[in-house]
Amino acid sequence: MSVTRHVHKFGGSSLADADCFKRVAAIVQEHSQKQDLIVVSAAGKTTNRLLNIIELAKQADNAAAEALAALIDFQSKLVTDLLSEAPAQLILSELDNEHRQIAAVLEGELDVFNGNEVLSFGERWSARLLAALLCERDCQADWLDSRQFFKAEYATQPQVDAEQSAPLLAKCLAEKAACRIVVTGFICSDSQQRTVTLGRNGSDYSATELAALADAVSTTIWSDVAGIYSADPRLVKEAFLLENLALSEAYELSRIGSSVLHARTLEPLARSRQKVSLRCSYAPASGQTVIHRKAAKSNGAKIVSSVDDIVLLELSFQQDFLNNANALLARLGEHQMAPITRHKHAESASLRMAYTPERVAEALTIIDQFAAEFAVTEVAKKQGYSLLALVGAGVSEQPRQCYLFFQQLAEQALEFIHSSEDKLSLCAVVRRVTLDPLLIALHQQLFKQKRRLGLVVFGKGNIGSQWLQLFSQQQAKLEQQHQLELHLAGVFSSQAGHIDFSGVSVEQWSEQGDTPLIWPEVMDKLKHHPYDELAILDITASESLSAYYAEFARHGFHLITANKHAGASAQANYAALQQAFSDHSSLWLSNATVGAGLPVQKSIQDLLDSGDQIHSISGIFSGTLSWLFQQYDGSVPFSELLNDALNQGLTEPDPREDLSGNDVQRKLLILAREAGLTMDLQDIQLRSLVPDSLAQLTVDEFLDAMSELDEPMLQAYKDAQRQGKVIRFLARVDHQGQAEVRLTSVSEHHPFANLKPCDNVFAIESAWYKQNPLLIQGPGAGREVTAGAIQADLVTLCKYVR
Ligand SMILES: NC(=O)C1=CN([C@@H]2O[C@H](COP(=O)(O)OP(=O)(O)OC[C@H]3O[C@@H](n4cnc5c(N)ncnc54)[C@H](O)[C@@H]3O)[C@@H](O)[C@H]2O)C=CC1
Ligand SMILES: N[C@@H](CC=O)C(=O)O
Repeated sequence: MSVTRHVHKFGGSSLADADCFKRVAAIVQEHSQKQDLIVVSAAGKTTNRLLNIIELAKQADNAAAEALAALIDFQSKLVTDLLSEAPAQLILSELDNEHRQIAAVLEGELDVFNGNEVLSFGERWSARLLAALLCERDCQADWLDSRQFFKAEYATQPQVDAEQSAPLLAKCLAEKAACRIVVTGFICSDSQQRTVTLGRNGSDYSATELAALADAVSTTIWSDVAGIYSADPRLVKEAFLLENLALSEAYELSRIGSSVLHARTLEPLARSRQKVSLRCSYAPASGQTVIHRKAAKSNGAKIVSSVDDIVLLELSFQQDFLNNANALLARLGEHQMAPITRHKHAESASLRMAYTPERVAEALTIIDQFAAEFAVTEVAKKQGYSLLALVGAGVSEQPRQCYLFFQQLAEQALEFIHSSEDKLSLCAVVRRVTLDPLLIALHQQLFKQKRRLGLVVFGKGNIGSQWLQLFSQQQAKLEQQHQLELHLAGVFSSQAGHIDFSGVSVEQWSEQGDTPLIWPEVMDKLKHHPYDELAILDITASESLSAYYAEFARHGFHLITANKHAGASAQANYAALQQAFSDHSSLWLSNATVGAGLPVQKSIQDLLDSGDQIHSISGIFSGTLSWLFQQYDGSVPFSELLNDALNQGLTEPDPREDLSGNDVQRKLLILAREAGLTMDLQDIQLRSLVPDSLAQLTVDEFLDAMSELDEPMLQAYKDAQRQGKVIRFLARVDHQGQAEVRLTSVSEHHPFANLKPCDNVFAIESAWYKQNPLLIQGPGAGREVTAGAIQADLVTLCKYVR
């Protein structure tokens, strides 16, 4: 059986002292599961101290031995502060041996490999101590030296050889007990079993690489910050935490020199299923940023970033400027030395490239190597520049954001502005300035504006018109609560409607602007909407409209639907739609499809999320049929009651959808899928109340002929009455997918027998609600409650969009 693992990584600052270790142990206990992998760095400044010791060892005096003794004291104190007598003694005696071992290495000939061997103790001490501390807290744990499986050859930035490392890791994990395993970060071994460190920013990289090798579903990097902010919160106090960021955007942020995350850390994500979360170990409740692999929405800037110190390399070319400049840029890219941003000046045949000071020397070496091939005649290095950037998918296509960016830079000594080819960033290089005021002003300009959500409504019948009224009453409150602008951007009936992006209110909306509904034209307009986000509200019963959902998802639109067709469509289509909305970070909300406003889907989801197991779901799922059978006592013809239900807006547009059980069958399928079952409509047995003679008629013909229902209904009623029972239209599905929908007689005392007319009742039997099922009961159809359910979905969407 495969194991679902998560990786958690704690850096040195999270393990700086005994209190930090205790905090980390508590996080591991609360936030990880058995068999998760916990990657650790060396505690506090241990790596720097070991590097210093290695340097001191090159001198003849006693300084290295003294520094080493002090470090061993620090580690011993951690052990005695954290562990009880017996386990502490065990580790202290190991530390004693290691002290002698390191001293012996330092006295010998020091090369890069035995230097690395010395460095590796930092991570090994942390891993061993944290595993022991977890065991003391009754959280079974073991530790693992990553040199046993991480294979990499020595280089400035060693790359883990995944092909060699994966089977070694599998073997190591198979040999361990099923418990949390604390793994050393940062260290590997080469083909000769010598120690190699993963170099600059290697610790976070070792965590995501480990997750890729172990096929873990997530990596959480715990550090001293809660995640990625809209700007550096030390410089911009209004900066806010981004809860989600697409991998492409995170990668762009690291590429342009942000220190919050390194490109290397993200590299394993492209070849694994993990998502990465950044969280604060000092304040786990302060939020997090999740970096996911879904397509980024082209909403423009999410982050204002800056690099204080930038060096410009200015290259002149002898001939064929554009081709040579492009070829050289491509070559630099192949060597992972592409500039942060650049500017080609065709008239002067010069190429200007921006680098951080640490990378300039390496870039120059490569440029030197290819100078002759690409006819580079001159290379000038110019210091004293800064970089300001906006990062976010589609930023260079957002006129307002571009305008604000240019406006802020108007007063600066601007060298050049460049938009990355993939439109993920807009970078400006300016003569070096104090960046803080610029950043603050730009951040304020960009993000003070409220986000704008456009709403396009399909279906203004019974429920749609009620919702429009409700929306009009609630709009101001909703905007105020969620700090958003809501715009009614389109209203359509089955034949006609129009789109208007100018901000017309519900009251001002007029059918005068309506034109026939032509889908390609509507879709084309919607694709070019001016809002931050767009939501479609499907308040129809149209199957053909539901066929456009995949396209809505593809364009990143959100969807709120009362229409049940897609939720009850073929399993493959349903799963593909779920995936499409998830891939485009869009919400598909369908609270109104079952039980109108009753919180049925939410309750099922909450039970499952909390660890319950659902055994069955049953009840009365049709407001129309509930109303009909609660009222029906044989005194009034059944068809007369049906007519009343129709006039009250309880029934489906075609009441046979209710009577046939089709509508209930769809609702049962939607709930079964919510509960995790994979099934289709035809898996649900259905006994229709509509005789064949009425099934083929048009709606109007049916309404004229529905008295045909009267006799069989009276018969069913009397049969039940003779046994002291009543008739109810019930639905039921169990955890094995056995499902049926039909008219049944139940005892007069059964909970389903005594409802208020129109009430739905949902009985959920589960591992926790076994003897006494969880009952959700209340009006399950009708204009107000259904419009309210759609509004509740809009509130959920507003929270998300905000
Ligand atoms: N009536 C109720 O209590 C509840 C209804 N629902 C669902 O709400 C939906 C709407 O129900 P009602 O408002 O009662 O129906 P309705 O028939 O009164 O209204 C639906 C409207 O949608 C329009 N329409 C059809 N195809 C369209 C298209 N392609 N584009 C634009 N408009 C289109 C129709 O012309 C009609 O005006 C249905 O799917 C129903 O199952 C859900 C829960 C409760
Ligand atoms: N006709 C349906 C309306 C809601 O889906 C019902 O009565 O339940």
